[in-house]
Amino acid sequence: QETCERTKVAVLGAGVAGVTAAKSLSDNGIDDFLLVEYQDRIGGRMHDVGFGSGPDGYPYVVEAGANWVQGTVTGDGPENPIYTLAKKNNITTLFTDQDNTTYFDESGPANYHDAIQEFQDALEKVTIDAGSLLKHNIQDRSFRAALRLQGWDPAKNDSHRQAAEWWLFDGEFAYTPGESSEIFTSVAENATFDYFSEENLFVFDQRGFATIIREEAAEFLVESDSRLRLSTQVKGVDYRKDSVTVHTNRGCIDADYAIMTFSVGVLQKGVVEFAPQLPSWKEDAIHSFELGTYTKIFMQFPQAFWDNAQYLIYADRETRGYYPEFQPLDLPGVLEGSGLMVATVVNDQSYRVEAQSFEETQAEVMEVLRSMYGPGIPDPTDLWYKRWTQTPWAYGSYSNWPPSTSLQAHQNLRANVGNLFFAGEATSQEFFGYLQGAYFEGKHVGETIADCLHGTGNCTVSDEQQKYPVLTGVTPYNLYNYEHGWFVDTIS
Ligand SMILES: Cc1cc2nc3c(=O)[nH]c(=O)nc-3n(C[C@H](O)[C@H](O)[C@H](O)COP(=O)(O)OP(=O)(O)OC[C@H]3O[C@@H](n4cnc5c(N)ncnc54)[C@H](O)[C@@H]3O)c2cc1C
Repeated sequence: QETCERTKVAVLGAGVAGVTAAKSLSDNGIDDFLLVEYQDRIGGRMHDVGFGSGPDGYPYVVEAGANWVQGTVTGDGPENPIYTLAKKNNITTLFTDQDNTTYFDESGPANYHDAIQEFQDALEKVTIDAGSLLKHNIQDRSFRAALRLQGWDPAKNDSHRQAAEWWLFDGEFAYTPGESSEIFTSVAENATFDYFSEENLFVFDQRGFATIIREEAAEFLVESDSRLRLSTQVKGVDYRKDSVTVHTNRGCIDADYAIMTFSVGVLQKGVVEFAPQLPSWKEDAIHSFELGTYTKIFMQFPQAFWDNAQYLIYADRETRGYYPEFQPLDLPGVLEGSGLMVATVVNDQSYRVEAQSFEETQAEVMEVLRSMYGPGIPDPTDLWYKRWTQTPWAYGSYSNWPPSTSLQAHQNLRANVGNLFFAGEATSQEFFGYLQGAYFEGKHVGETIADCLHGTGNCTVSDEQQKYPVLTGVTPYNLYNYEHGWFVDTIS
């Protein structure tokens, strides 16, 4: 019989949710915890990396993972906690201006601004319709169906409209409208961009965006803190009513509670063996939500050859989503003189691109860029991207709700099993996919467990999170409440 190390709370994963959970334990007087992390760093899907070479010979720091503060604050209104942390750490950002865009197709510069406007109008109408479905307890449907109902139904070969749709939808949610929920995509959009603000801030800080979470960790961890267990892989979790045992490649941990923050992709791949097997309502929930992929292809060119625009959007005649978005980083006031540019693909194109070599991808990207800027532009001196679909600690980028799901189905993703709790961007009802989702969920679960540890009485029973072993398809409007993880009033 193996002797396990003892702690009160095992926090599994040191991304935004895990670090925030541990910090809220610490803030609430619980210092006996272990923070267990697969990688040799904290931050998770906040992932700054060195790329290319700068004037002093050192690489630039670029963001392979989260890159924007999405939603800031309006007036004296509620402030996005990620924005609060970005301000606290003086993170360098560029105000994203989607109007500062140049449009292209296979024959060079093109004008499809009308298509963009048309799609924006349709989006607005869908959001209103979604609110009405939710309030009247009506079955969810696909975002595609909702768009058609509002008169947006571009032909497959209408590459301009397809590009407009890709840019404003797939480029944000990493799935097509057909693969996304009308109600909950609208909720995510509303929560982040109406409740906080429409502002997006693009981070290009040379300390890396994850500075914000490293600094959060530094507030409760001392240097070389023995409670932080980097390079430690969780292989199994045994859960019970009153305790949890975590099995890692470096031994086991007995804890009163554990907080699981791994991505939905990691949970779906069966990397962690649960004992007993997870109940079917939990298994169903894990497999019912999707993890989208957003792939950023970083390139360094000998010099900038592009328009001084924040975005260059390309409409491919044949394939929707084929290298549709380019973001120059070498712009006045940004990484000037760097020659850096990012191309983005998502979803099916991510799987395709991530499965091929950098050389193959470079040949494809350059063919597109030459159709935009002519044959004379140079090849990049460097090209790199992170293969999110193949990354064993993530298996994708951020989560998405498929059509015809319900708040109850999602509540099952959040709900605890015995003393094993779940938190992360995907468990957030309103801010799933975003950093603030991971933050809110981590903070909430840390506070809940601190309460349990301080409390008298049988906390695991009295504080058990709601779950729905039987799903009826629609969640009554009155259940959109705090107990169901509906923290802020985002339905107007
Ligand atoms: C390419 C990309 C672009 C994005 N863009 C944005 C953006 O612009 N704005 C925004 O708000 N959000 C963005 N996101 C989403 C945002 O990054 C996530 O929502 C957030 O970082 C998730 O935090 P988390 O703590 O829930 O999960 P994670 O960051 O995944 O944390 C989980 C941790 O668990 C660890 N782990 C996994 N498996 C194991 C194991 N077996 N054993 C031990 N540890 C394990 C992981 O290494 C990781 O550190 C983006 C994400 C990606 C990938």
